[in-house]
Amino acid sequence: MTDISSIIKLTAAEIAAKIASGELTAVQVTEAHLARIDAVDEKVHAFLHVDREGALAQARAVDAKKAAGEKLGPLAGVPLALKDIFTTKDMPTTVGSKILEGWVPPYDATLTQKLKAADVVILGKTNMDEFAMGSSTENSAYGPTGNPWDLTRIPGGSGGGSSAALASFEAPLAIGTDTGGSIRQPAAVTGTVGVKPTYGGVSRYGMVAFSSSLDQGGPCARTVLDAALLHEAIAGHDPMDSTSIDAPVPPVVEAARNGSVQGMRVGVVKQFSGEHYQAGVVQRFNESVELLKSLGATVVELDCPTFDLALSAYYLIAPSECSSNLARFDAMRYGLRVGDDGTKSAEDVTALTREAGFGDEVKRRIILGTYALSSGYYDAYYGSAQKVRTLITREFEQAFEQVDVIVSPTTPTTAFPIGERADDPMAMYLADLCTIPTNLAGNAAMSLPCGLAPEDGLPVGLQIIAPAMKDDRLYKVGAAVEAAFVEKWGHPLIEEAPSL
Ligand SMILES: NC(=O)C[C@H](N)C(=O)O
Repeated sequence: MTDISSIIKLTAAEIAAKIASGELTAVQVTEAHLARIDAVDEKVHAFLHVDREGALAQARAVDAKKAAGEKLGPLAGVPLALKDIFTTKDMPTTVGSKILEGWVPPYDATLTQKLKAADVVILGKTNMDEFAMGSSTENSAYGPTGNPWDLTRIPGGSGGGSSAALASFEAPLAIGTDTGGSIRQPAAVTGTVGVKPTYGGVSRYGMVAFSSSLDQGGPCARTVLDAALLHEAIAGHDPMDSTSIDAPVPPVVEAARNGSVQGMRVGVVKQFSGEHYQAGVVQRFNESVELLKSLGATVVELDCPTFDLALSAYYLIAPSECSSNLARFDAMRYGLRVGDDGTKSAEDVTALTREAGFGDEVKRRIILGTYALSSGYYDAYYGSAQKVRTLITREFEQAFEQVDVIVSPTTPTTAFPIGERADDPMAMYLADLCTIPTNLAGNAAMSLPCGLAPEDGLPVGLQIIAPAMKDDRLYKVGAAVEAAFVEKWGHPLIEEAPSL
Protein backbone atom coordinates (compact mmCIF):
# COMPACT_ATOMS: atom_id res chain seq x y z
CA MET A 1 0.00 0.00 0.00
CA THR A 2 1.95 2.96 -1.19
CA ASP A 3 -0.75 4.87 -3.07
CA ILE A 4 -1.69 8.22 -1.62
CA SER A 5 -5.44 7.62 -1.48
CA SER A 6 -5.05 4.53 0.71
CA ILE A 7 -2.43 6.04 3.02
CA ILE A 8 -4.40 9.19 3.79
CA LYS A 9 -7.44 7.12 4.79
CA LEU A 10 -5.52 5.25 7.50
CA THR A 11 -6.04 6.04 11.17
CA ALA A 12 -3.11 7.17 13.30
CA ALA A 13 -3.05 3.80 15.08
CA GLU A 14 -2.91 2.00 11.73
CA ILE A 15 -0.14 4.26 10.43
CA ALA A 16 1.97 3.72 13.54
CA ALA A 17 1.48 -0.06 13.31
CA LYS A 18 2.44 -0.13 9.62
CA ILE A 19 5.57 1.94 10.24
CA ALA A 20 6.54 -0.25 13.19
CA SER A 21 6.08 -3.41 11.13
CA GLY A 22 7.98 -2.00 8.16
CA GLU A 23 4.99 -2.10 5.81
CA LEU A 24 5.27 1.67 5.33
CA THR A 25 8.03 4.17 6.02
CA ALA A 26 7.43 7.44 7.84
CA VAL A 27 8.70 9.25 4.75
CA GLN A 28 6.09 7.53 2.54
CA VAL A 29 3.35 8.49 4.98
CA THR A 30 4.55 12.09 5.21
CA GLU A 31 4.91 12.44 1.45
CA ALA A 32 1.38 11.11 0.93
CA HIS A 33 -0.06 13.70 3.30
CA LEU A 34 2.01 16.52 1.82
CA ALA A 35 0.75 15.50 -1.63
CA ARG A 36 -2.81 15.55 -0.32
CA ILE A 37 -2.24 19.04 1.09
CA ASP A 38 -0.89 20.14 -2.30
CA ALA A 39 -3.96 18.69 -4.00
CA VAL A 40 -6.73 20.07 -1.81
CA ASP A 41 -5.58 22.78 0.57
CA GLU A 42 -5.94 25.56 -1.93
CA LYS A 43 -9.68 24.88 -1.68
CA VAL A 44 -9.91 23.97 2.01
CA HIS A 45 -7.35 26.41 3.45
CA ALA A 46 -6.80 24.37 6.58
CA PHE A 47 -3.12 25.35 6.83
CA LEU A 48 -1.51 28.73 7.38
CA HIS A 49 1.96 27.26 7.10
CA VAL A 50 3.20 23.90 5.79
CA ASP A 51 6.63 22.81 6.99
CA ARG A 52 7.55 20.44 4.18
CA GLU A 53 11.25 20.21 5.02
CA GLY A 54 10.77 19.95 8.77
CA ALA A 55 8.14 17.23 8.36
CA LEU A 56 10.31 15.17 6.03
CA ALA A 57 13.33 15.57 8.31
CA GLN A 58 11.28 14.31 11.25
CA ALA A 59 10.02 11.39 9.15
CA ARG A 60 13.55 10.48 8.07
CA ALA A 61 14.61 10.51 11.73
CA VAL A 62 11.83 8.03 12.55
CA ASP A 63 12.87 5.77 9.69
CA ALA A 64 16.47 5.94 10.88
CA LYS A 65 15.41 4.93 14.40
CA LYS A 66 13.50 2.01 12.99
CA ALA A 67 16.47 0.98 10.83
CA ALA A 68 18.72 1.14 13.91
CA GLY A 69 16.38 -1.23 15.71
CA GLU A 70 15.21 1.37 18.27
CA LYS A 71 11.76 0.91 19.75
CA LEU A 72 9.26 3.36 18.28
CA GLY A 73 6.62 5.16 20.33
CA PRO A 74 2.88 4.65 19.71
CA LEU A 75 2.62 7.67 17.39
CA ALA A 76 6.06 7.60 15.78
CA GLY A 77 5.91 8.83 12.20
CA VAL A 78 2.24 9.87 12.35
CA PRO A 79 1.54 13.25 10.70
CA LEU A 80 -0.21 15.96 12.66
CA ALA A 81 -1.67 19.41 11.99
CA LEU A 82 -0.89 21.87 14.81
CA LYS A 83 -3.18 24.78 15.64
CA ASP A 84 -1.29 28.02 15.08
CA ILE A 85 -1.66 29.02 18.73
CA PHE A 86 1.18 26.83 20.02
CA THR A 87 4.66 28.27 19.82
CA THR A 88 7.07 26.53 17.46
CA LYS A 89 10.67 27.71 17.30
CA ASP A 90 11.12 26.52 13.71
CA MET A 91 7.82 27.81 12.28
CA PRO A 92 5.83 31.05 12.46
CA THR A 93 3.11 31.37 15.10
CA THR A 94 0.44 33.90 14.12
CA VAL A 95 -2.60 32.89 16.24
CA GLY A 96 -4.59 33.85 13.14
CA SER A 97 -3.71 37.51 13.75
CA LYS A 98 -1.99 40.22 11.73
CA ILE A 99 -0.36 41.43 14.93
CA LEU A 100 1.89 38.36 14.97
CA GLU A 101 2.37 38.00 11.22
CA GLY A 102 5.76 36.41 10.52
CA TRP A 103 6.65 35.99 14.20
CA VAL A 104 8.84 32.97 14.83
CA PRO A 105 8.89 32.31 18.58
CA PRO A 106 12.20 31.65 20.34
CA TYR A 107 10.89 28.51 22.05
CA ASP A 108 8.63 25.49 21.63
CA ALA A 109 5.47 25.15 23.72
CA THR A 110 5.54 22.19 26.10
CA LEU A 111 2.94 20.54 23.87
CA THR A 112 5.15 21.06 20.80
CA GLN A 113 8.10 19.57 22.69
CA LYS A 114 6.02 16.56 23.69
CA LEU A 115 4.90 15.97 20.10
CA LYS A 116 8.48 16.10 18.90
CA ALA A 117 9.61 13.78 21.70
CA ALA A 118 6.87 11.34 20.63
CA ASP A 119 8.28 11.41 17.06
CA VAL A 120 5.03 12.81 15.70
CA VAL A 121 5.54 14.46 12.29
CA ILE A 122 4.29 18.07 12.47
CA LEU A 123 3.07 18.95 8.97
CA GLY A 124 2.41 22.61 9.71
CA LYS A 125 0.22 25.13 11.48
CA THR A 126 -3.53 25.37 11.04
CA ASN A 127 -5.90 28.26 10.51
CA MET A 128 -8.01 29.59 13.37
CA ASP A 129 -10.17 32.47 14.46
CA GLU A 130 -7.89 35.29 15.56
CA PHE A 131 -6.69 34.59 19.12
CA ALA A 132 -9.24 31.73 19.22
CA MET A 133 -12.17 34.14 19.31
CA GLY A 134 -14.93 32.79 17.12
CA SER A 135 -16.89 29.71 16.11
CA SER A 136 -16.35 29.67 12.35
CA THR A 137 -12.68 30.45 11.55
CA GLU A 138 -13.99 33.47 9.62
CA ASN A 139 -12.25 35.74 12.14
CA SER A 140 -8.82 34.61 10.92
CA ALA A 141 -6.82 37.52 9.53
CA TYR A 142 -5.74 35.11 6.78
CA GLY A 143 -9.14 34.26 5.34
CA PRO A 144 -11.68 31.55 6.20
CA THR A 145 -11.33 27.77 6.04
CA GLY A 146 -13.94 25.70 4.21
CA ASN A 147 -15.74 22.69 5.66
CA PRO A 148 -14.67 19.66 3.59
CA TRP A 149 -18.28 18.39 3.66
CA ASP A 150 -19.37 21.56 1.87
CA LEU A 151 -16.74 24.18 1.15
CA THR A 152 -19.30 26.99 1.29
CA ARG A 153 -19.89 26.22 4.96
CA ILE A 154 -17.84 26.89 8.10
CA PRO A 155 -15.63 24.15 9.62
CA GLY A 156 -16.37 25.47 13.12
CA GLY A 157 -14.07 27.56 15.22
CA SER A 158 -11.86 28.64 16.54
CA GLY A 159 -9.98 25.49 15.51
CA GLY A 160 -11.56 25.12 12.06
CA GLY A 161 -8.21 24.58 10.36
CA SER A 162 -7.48 21.55 12.53
CA SER A 163 -10.91 19.98 12.05
CA ALA A 164 -10.87 20.65 8.31
CA ALA A 165 -7.40 19.09 7.98
CA LEU A 166 -8.79 15.90 9.52
CA ALA A 167 -12.02 15.82 7.50
CA SER A 168 -10.18 16.45 4.23
CA PHE A 169 -7.68 13.67 5.03
CA GLU A 170 -4.77 16.12 5.03
CA ALA A 171 -3.74 14.79 8.46
CA PRO A 172 -4.89 11.91 10.67
CA LEU A 173 -4.23 13.88 13.87
CA ALA A 174 -4.56 17.51 14.87
CA ILE A 175 -4.27 19.71 17.93
CA GLY A 176 -6.88 22.19 19.04
CA THR A 177 -7.56 24.46 21.99
CA ASP A 178 -10.88 24.87 23.71
CA THR A 179 -11.81 27.96 25.71
CA GLY A 180 -15.56 27.76 25.14
CA GLY A 181 -15.88 24.98 22.58
CA SER A 182 -13.12 25.52 20.02
CA ILE A 183 -12.16 21.84 19.86
CA ARG A 184 -15.60 20.28 20.21
CA GLN A 185 -17.74 22.48 17.98
CA PRO A 186 -15.36 22.17 14.97
CA ALA A 187 -15.25 18.40 15.59
CA ALA A 188 -19.06 18.26 15.60
CA VAL A 189 -19.56 20.13 12.34
CA THR A 190 -16.85 18.19 10.47
CA GLY A 191 -17.74 14.66 11.61
CA THR A 192 -14.53 14.23 13.59
CA VAL A 193 -13.57 13.58 17.23
CA GLY A 194 -12.36 16.33 19.54
CA VAL A 195 -11.57 16.28 23.24
CA LYS A 196 -11.26 19.09 25.74
CA PRO A 197 -9.25 17.50 28.54
CA THR A 198 -9.79 18.46 32.17
CA TYR A 199 -8.52 22.01 32.74
CA GLY A 200 -4.89 21.63 33.79
CA GLY A 201 -4.55 18.24 32.12
CA VAL A 202 -2.47 19.49 29.17
CA SER A 203 0.15 22.21 29.64
CA ARG A 204 -0.65 25.75 28.55
CA TYR A 205 3.02 26.76 28.49
CA GLY A 206 3.66 28.22 25.05
CA MET A 207 -0.03 28.23 24.12
CA VAL A 208 -0.82 31.85 23.35
CA ALA A 209 -3.23 32.97 26.08
CA PHE A 210 -6.79 34.12 25.39
CA SER A 211 -8.65 33.43 28.63
CA SER A 212 -6.20 31.71 30.95
CA SER A 213 -8.70 30.22 33.41
CA LEU A 214 -10.57 28.53 30.54
CA ASP A 215 -8.05 27.77 27.75
CA GLN A 216 -7.22 24.09 27.33
CA GLY A 217 -5.30 22.34 24.57
CA GLY A 218 -6.42 18.91 23.46
CA PRO A 219 -6.48 16.17 20.81
CA CYS A 220 -8.45 16.05 17.54
CA ALA A 221 -8.68 12.92 15.36
CA ARG A 222 -11.01 10.85 13.20
CA THR A 223 -11.41 8.04 15.75
CA VAL A 224 -11.76 7.80 19.51
CA LEU A 225 -8.67 5.60 19.84
CA ASP A 226 -6.53 8.03 17.84
CA ALA A 227 -7.67 10.89 20.06
CA ALA A 228 -6.74 8.82 23.13
CA LEU A 229 -3.26 8.05 21.78
CA LEU A 230 -2.69 11.74 21.14
CA HIS A 231 -4.19 12.70 24.49
CA GLU A 232 -1.73 10.46 26.28
CA ALA A 233 1.18 11.91 24.30
CA ILE A 234 0.43 15.55 25.20
CA ALA A 235 -0.98 15.30 28.74
CA GLY A 236 0.77 15.39 32.09
CA HIS A 237 2.13 17.72 34.72
CA ASP A 238 4.32 20.61 33.61
CA PRO A 239 6.19 22.73 36.16
CA MET A 240 6.21 25.55 33.56
CA ASP A 241 2.41 25.91 33.87
CA SER A 242 1.23 26.83 37.37
CA THR A 243 -2.29 25.55 36.66
CA SER A 244 -1.07 22.16 35.41
CA ILE A 245 -2.43 19.29 37.52
CA ASP A 246 0.21 17.26 39.33
CA ALA A 247 -1.45 13.85 39.10
CA PRO A 248 -1.20 10.81 36.85
CA VAL A 249 -2.80 11.14 33.40
CA PRO A 250 -6.17 9.32 33.39
CA PRO A 251 -5.88 5.94 31.56
CA VAL A 252 -7.41 7.20 28.32
CA VAL A 253 -5.89 4.71 25.89
CA GLU A 254 -6.88 1.73 28.00
CA ALA A 255 -10.42 3.15 28.19
CA ALA A 256 -10.56 3.69 24.41
CA ARG A 257 -9.54 0.08 23.86
CA ASN A 258 -12.24 -1.16 26.25
CA GLY A 259 -15.33 0.80 25.27
CA SER A 260 -18.46 0.04 27.30
CA VAL A 261 -21.43 1.79 28.83
CA GLN A 262 -22.77 -1.33 30.54
CA GLY A 263 -24.18 -0.33 33.93
CA MET A 264 -23.29 3.33 33.50
CA ARG A 265 -25.56 6.17 34.54
CA VAL A 266 -25.83 8.77 31.78
CA GLY A 267 -27.31 12.21 32.46
CA VAL A 268 -29.40 14.23 30.03
CA VAL A 269 -29.65 17.89 31.07
CA LYS A 270 -32.98 19.61 30.44
CA GLN A 271 -31.24 22.93 29.70
CA PHE A 272 -29.40 21.52 26.64
CA SER A 273 -32.53 21.78 24.47
CA GLY A 274 -34.96 24.41 23.27
CA GLU A 275 -35.62 26.95 20.56
CA HIS A 276 -32.05 27.29 19.28
CA TYR A 277 -31.71 23.60 18.36
CA GLN A 278 -32.07 22.32 14.79
CA ALA A 279 -34.60 19.47 14.45
CA GLY A 280 -32.14 17.05 12.82
CA VAL A 281 -29.59 17.64 15.58
CA VAL A 282 -32.20 16.87 18.24
CA GLN A 283 -33.26 13.77 16.31
CA ARG A 284 -29.73 12.36 16.09
CA PHE A 285 -29.12 13.21 19.75
CA ASN A 286 -32.30 11.41 20.86
CA GLU A 287 -31.29 8.38 18.80
CA SER A 288 -27.90 8.42 20.52
CA VAL A 289 -29.61 8.37 23.92
CA GLU A 290 -31.67 5.36 22.80
CA LEU A 291 -28.47 3.72 21.58
CA LEU A 292 -26.82 4.26 24.98
CA LYS A 293 -29.82 2.59 26.64
CA SER A 294 -29.63 -0.35 24.25
CA LEU A 295 -25.95 -0.73 25.15
CA GLY A 296 -26.77 -1.10 28.84
CA ALA A 297 -26.71 2.46 30.21
CA THR A 298 -29.35 3.96 32.48
CA VAL A 299 -30.49 7.43 31.49
CA VAL A 300 -31.17 10.01 34.21
CA GLU A 301 -32.89 13.35 33.52
CA LEU A 302 -31.12 16.29 35.14
CA ASP A 303 -32.16 19.86 35.83
CA CYS A 304 -29.27 22.37 35.92
CA PRO A 305 -30.93 25.81 35.85
CA THR A 306 -27.75 27.89 36.10
CA PHE A 307 -26.49 26.37 32.82
CA ASP A 308 -28.83 28.88 31.16
CA LEU A 309 -26.55 31.65 32.46
CA ALA A 310 -23.32 30.06 31.21
CA LEU A 311 -23.10 31.93 27.92
CA SER A 312 -23.57 35.32 29.64
CA ALA A 313 -21.01 34.48 32.32
CA TYR A 314 -18.52 33.29 29.69
CA TYR A 315 -18.86 36.50 27.68
CA LEU A 316 -17.85 38.48 30.75
CA ILE A 317 -15.07 36.24 32.06
CA ALA A 318 -13.40 35.40 28.72
CA PRO A 319 -13.29 39.02 27.43
CA SER A 320 -12.08 40.23 30.85
CA GLU A 321 -9.16 37.81 30.81
CA CYS A 322 -8.55 38.55 27.14
CA SER A 323 -8.34 42.30 27.74
CA SER A 324 -5.59 41.61 30.26
CA ASN A 325 -3.74 38.92 28.28
CA LEU A 326 -3.73 40.85 25.01
CA ALA A 327 -2.23 43.93 26.66
CA ARG A 328 1.16 42.37 25.95
CA PHE A 329 0.79 43.12 22.23
CA ASP A 330 2.10 46.64 22.61
CA ALA A 331 4.40 46.89 19.56
CA MET A 332 7.42 47.05 21.85
CA ARG A 333 8.43 43.43 22.32
CA TYR A 334 7.45 41.43 19.27
CA GLY A 335 5.12 41.31 16.33
CA LEU A 336 3.75 44.16 14.26
CA ARG A 337 4.96 47.74 14.75
CA VAL A 338 3.07 50.49 12.95
CA GLY A 339 3.79 54.22 12.70
CA ASP A 340 7.27 54.18 14.24
CA ASP A 341 8.67 57.03 12.11
CA GLY A 342 10.64 58.76 14.85
CA THR A 343 8.03 61.48 15.39
CA LYS A 344 5.43 59.60 17.44
CA SER A 345 5.26 58.70 21.11
CA ALA A 346 5.47 55.10 22.26
CA GLU A 347 1.78 55.27 23.21
CA ASP A 348 0.81 56.40 19.73
CA VAL A 349 2.82 53.59 18.16
CA THR A 350 1.12 51.10 20.46
CA ALA A 351 -2.32 52.48 19.61
CA LEU A 352 -1.65 52.52 15.85
CA THR A 353 -0.26 48.98 15.99
CA ARG A 354 -3.24 47.60 17.92
CA GLU A 355 -5.66 49.44 15.64
CA ALA A 356 -4.04 47.90 12.55
CA GLY A 357 -3.11 44.52 14.01
CA PHE A 358 -6.30 43.35 15.72
CA GLY A 359 -9.50 42.38 13.93
CA ASP A 360 -13.04 43.43 14.87
CA GLU A 361 -13.93 40.50 17.14
CA VAL A 362 -10.71 40.83 19.13
CA LYS A 363 -11.32 44.57 19.56
CA ARG A 364 -14.91 43.88 20.59
CA ARG A 365 -13.76 41.52 23.32
CA ILE A 366 -10.99 43.82 24.57
CA ILE A 367 -13.54 46.64 24.85
CA LEU A 368 -16.11 44.38 26.57
CA GLY A 369 -13.53 43.03 29.00
CA THR A 370 -12.01 46.41 29.81
CA TYR A 371 -15.49 47.73 30.55
CA ALA A 372 -16.44 44.72 32.69
CA LEU A 373 -13.30 45.09 34.78
CA SER A 374 -13.45 48.85 35.20
CA SER A 375 -13.99 50.48 38.55
CA GLY A 376 -17.65 50.73 39.46
CA TYR A 377 -18.66 47.88 37.13
CA TYR A 378 -16.38 45.13 38.36
CA ASP A 379 -18.78 43.72 40.97
CA ALA A 380 -21.84 44.04 38.77
CA TYR A 381 -20.30 42.26 35.80
CA TYR A 382 -17.10 40.32 36.40
CA GLY A 383 -17.96 39.58 40.05
CA SER A 384 -21.44 38.31 39.19
CA ALA A 385 -20.09 36.18 36.37
CA GLN A 386 -17.64 34.53 38.75
CA LYS A 387 -20.50 33.73 41.14
CA VAL A 388 -22.43 32.13 38.29
CA ARG A 389 -19.32 30.15 37.45
CA THR A 390 -19.21 28.78 40.99
CA LEU A 391 -22.90 27.83 40.83
CA ILE A 392 -22.40 26.01 37.53
CA THR A 393 -19.45 24.12 38.98
CA ARG A 394 -21.63 23.08 41.95
CA GLU A 395 -24.45 21.98 39.68
CA PHE A 396 -22.01 19.77 37.81
CA GLU A 397 -20.75 18.33 41.11
CA GLN A 398 -24.32 17.54 42.19
CA ALA A 399 -25.09 16.05 38.78
CA PHE A 400 -22.04 13.80 38.98
CA GLU A 401 -23.31 12.41 42.28
CA GLN A 402 -26.18 10.95 40.25
CA VAL A 403 -24.50 10.09 36.94
CA ASP A 404 -21.14 8.94 35.55
CA VAL A 405 -21.26 11.09 32.41
CA ILE A 406 -23.58 13.69 30.87
CA VAL A 407 -24.49 13.71 27.18
CA SER A 408 -25.85 16.50 24.97
CA PRO A 409 -25.69 17.70 21.41
CA THR A 410 -22.26 19.34 20.95
CA THR A 411 -23.63 22.36 19.14
CA PRO A 412 -27.23 23.35 18.37
CA THR A 413 -26.93 23.32 14.55
CA THR A 414 -24.92 21.74 11.77
CA ALA A 415 -22.32 23.76 9.84
CA PHE A 416 -23.80 27.08 8.75
CA PRO A 417 -22.90 28.88 5.52
CA ILE A 418 -19.78 31.08 5.54
CA GLY A 419 -20.94 34.65 6.05
CA GLU A 420 -24.32 33.80 7.61
CA ARG A 421 -23.41 34.83 11.17
CA ALA A 422 -20.34 36.97 10.43
CA ASP A 423 -22.13 40.23 11.27
CA ASP A 424 -24.17 38.86 14.15
CA PRO A 425 -21.91 38.12 17.14
CA MET A 426 -24.81 36.89 19.29
CA ALA A 427 -25.80 34.28 16.69
CA MET A 428 -22.15 33.23 16.48
CA TYR A 429 -21.88 32.91 20.28
CA LEU A 430 -24.88 30.52 20.33
CA ALA A 431 -22.73 27.86 18.64
CA ASP A 432 -21.15 27.28 22.07
CA LEU A 433 -24.37 26.96 24.03
CA CYS A 434 -23.68 23.35 25.06
CA THR A 435 -19.90 23.47 25.32
CA ILE A 436 -19.29 26.53 27.54
CA PRO A 437 -20.59 25.15 30.87
CA THR A 438 -17.82 22.53 30.82
CA ASN A 439 -15.09 25.15 30.36
CA LEU A 440 -16.47 27.20 33.24
CA ALA A 441 -16.39 24.16 35.53
CA GLY A 442 -13.07 22.78 34.24
CA ASN A 443 -14.49 19.32 33.44
CA ALA A 444 -13.47 17.06 30.56
CA ALA A 445 -15.62 16.66 27.42
CA MET A 446 -15.58 14.98 24.02
CA SER A 447 -17.46 15.44 20.78
CA LEU A 448 -17.85 12.53 18.41
CA PRO A 449 -20.00 12.02 15.31
CA CYS A 450 -23.51 10.63 15.82
CA GLY A 451 -24.89 10.81 12.28
CA LEU A 452 -25.93 13.24 9.58
CA ALA A 453 -28.84 15.64 10.02
CA PRO A 454 -31.67 14.48 7.73
CA GLU A 455 -32.49 18.01 6.51
CA ASP A 456 -29.01 18.93 5.20
CA GLY A 457 -26.89 15.75 5.26
CA LEU A 458 -24.26 17.39 7.47
CA PRO A 459 -22.54 15.86 10.52
CA VAL A 460 -24.00 16.09 14.01
CA GLY A 461 -21.86 15.85 17.15
CA LEU A 462 -22.65 14.04 20.38
CA GLN A 463 -21.04 15.63 23.44
CA ILE A 464 -19.97 13.49 26.40
CA ILE A 465 -19.01 15.30 29.63
CA ALA A 466 -17.11 13.71 32.53
CA PRO A 467 -16.00 15.03 35.92
CA ALA A 468 -12.55 16.61 36.21
CA MET A 469 -9.71 14.09 35.92
CA LYS A 470 -12.12 11.38 34.79
CA ASP A 471 -11.19 11.92 31.14
CA ASP A 472 -10.96 8.15 30.69
CA ARG A 473 -14.76 7.93 31.00
CA LEU A 474 -15.10 9.99 27.82
CA TYR A 475 -13.09 7.41 25.94
CA LYS A 476 -14.82 4.42 27.48
CA VAL A 477 -18.24 5.76 26.49
CA GLY A 478 -17.00 7.29 23.23
CA ALA A 479 -15.42 4.03 22.05
CA ALA A 480 -18.62 2.10 22.80
CA VAL A 481 -20.79 4.62 20.96
CA GLU A 482 -18.37 4.78 18.02
CA ALA A 483 -18.28 0.98 17.68
CA ALA A 484 -22.08 0.78 17.77
CA PHE A 485 -22.40 3.46 15.10
CA VAL A 486 -19.82 1.79 12.86
CA GLU A 487 -21.78 -1.43 13.18
CA LYS A 488 -25.05 0.35 12.40
CA TRP A 489 -23.74 2.33 9.41
CA GLY A 490 -21.31 -0.31 8.19
CA HIS A 491 -18.38 2.15 8.25
CA PRO A 492 -17.13 5.23 10.13
CA LEU A 493 -19.20 8.35 9.42
CA ILE A 494 -16.24 10.15 7.87
CA GLU A 495 -16.44 7.83 4.87
CA GLU A 496 -19.66 9.61 3.93
CA ALA A 497 -17.71 12.85 3.46
CA PRO A 498 -17.88 13.93 -0.17
CA SER A 499 -14.41 13.59 -1.67
CA LEU A 500 -12.83 16.88 -2.61
N1 LIG B 1 -12.15 29.85 21.94
C1 LIG B 1 -13.24 29.14 21.96
O1 LIG B 1 -13.29 28.11 22.59
C2 LIG B 1 -14.29 29.60 21.07
C3 LIG B 1 -15.41 30.42 21.50
N2 LIG B 1 -16.36 30.28 20.44
C4 LIG B 1 -15.03 31.86 21.63
O2 LIG B 1 -15.19 32.58 20.67
O3 LIG B 1 -14.64 32.30 22.67
